Amino acid sequence: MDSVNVTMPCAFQTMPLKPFPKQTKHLDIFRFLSPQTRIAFTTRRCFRLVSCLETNTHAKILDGKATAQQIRNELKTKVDALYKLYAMRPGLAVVLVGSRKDSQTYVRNKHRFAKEVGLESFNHDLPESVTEARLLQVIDELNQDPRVHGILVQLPLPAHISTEKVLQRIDVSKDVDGFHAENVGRLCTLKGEPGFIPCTPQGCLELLDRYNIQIQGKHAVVLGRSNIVGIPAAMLLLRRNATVSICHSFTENLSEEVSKADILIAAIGKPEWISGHWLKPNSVVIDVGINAVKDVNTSRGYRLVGDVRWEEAYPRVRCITPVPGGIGPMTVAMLLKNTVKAFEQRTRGESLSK
Ligand SMILES: Nc1nc(=O)c2c([nH]1)NC[C@@H]1CN(c3ccc(C(=O)N[C@@H](CCC(=O)O)C(=O)O)cc3)C=[N+]21
Ligand SMILES: [Mg+2]
Repeated sequence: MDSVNVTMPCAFQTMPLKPFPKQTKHLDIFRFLSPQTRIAFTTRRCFRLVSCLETNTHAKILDGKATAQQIRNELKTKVDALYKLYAMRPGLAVVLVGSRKDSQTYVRNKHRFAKEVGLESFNHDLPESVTEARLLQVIDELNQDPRVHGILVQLPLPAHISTEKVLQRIDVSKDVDGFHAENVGRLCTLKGEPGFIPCTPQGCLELLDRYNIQIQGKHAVVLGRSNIVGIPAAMLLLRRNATVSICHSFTENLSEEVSKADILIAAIGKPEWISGHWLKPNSVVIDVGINAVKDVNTSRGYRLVGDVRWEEAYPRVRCITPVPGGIGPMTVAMLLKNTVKAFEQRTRGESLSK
């Protein structure tokens, strides 16, 4: 009977499915069903297959930690090959001003993972009291240093230093954070190649892609409008043909906006601010927030939580990133990836700087 084929959703016909194993027993049973039952069975099976293909796995937790490890393994292979070719390794310089505990932890992680991947890493620790002029001088030296392919100035900077001035001083071709105006401009110019893309939003998109989550045509809601996360995340989603809303502290009816999101990117930095029941059922939640909350039961005295209330969100959503182990490790992986990209562009003479 042809009726089964006629009513198949077209998605099923165009999907590159692996052929079913030949199970004649199974098909025989199928033959004895009424056309209506066969249609119902087939349709249901199609939808299950399609949703399985869309998510790649049945994974509900988008495992940033494991994915970042996989990316680092891929990068290591690439860096080893580049070393054979050029007898040189990509170099990452990290500039840390002051002695914020959290900044020190992040910077230590960056060096550890840079080493794991085979990058050269250069540490520049400056005292809290450093002058803006001295910091700019350090940046100028790193801009000139041929061993350095990527420069990262850990934020936030002390209040007496102009963050804007410092970030704009970094050579565009070494701006692995993607904060330089030219890289921002390239990202926001929808046609044409982007330069360096900020690491956190790039990590969000990379995670969605590695789990085969469709972005095109979906309603994406970005909570937060920072230069580091919110704005570039919205631009990246727009580039991939999502319909994008950006919400912020002045947004009225926030919960209503959140409830429209097929994909939610939460980057407000407020611990467990977003209630589970705001979320659209079966949506995809990317929780960028890494908030320390006091917890006397831990050895550190605090634990990390996201912007979303995990306990409420988890049963409601299709998939969600954990905190920790979600976007944090992906951010560092993207920093390493950008540094390798900077090296490749430099050695091939494709770099954007004059
Ligand atoms: N110029 C600049 N570029 C940045 O990319 C930048 C910055 N400044 N300043 C601070 C923020 C924050 N950030 C994180 C990166 C990794 C984790 C990370 O790996 N977190 C682990 C947990 C780490 C822990 O246990 O403390 C996780 O989420 O699993 C967190 C935060 C990069 N930032
Ligand atoms: Mg400042």
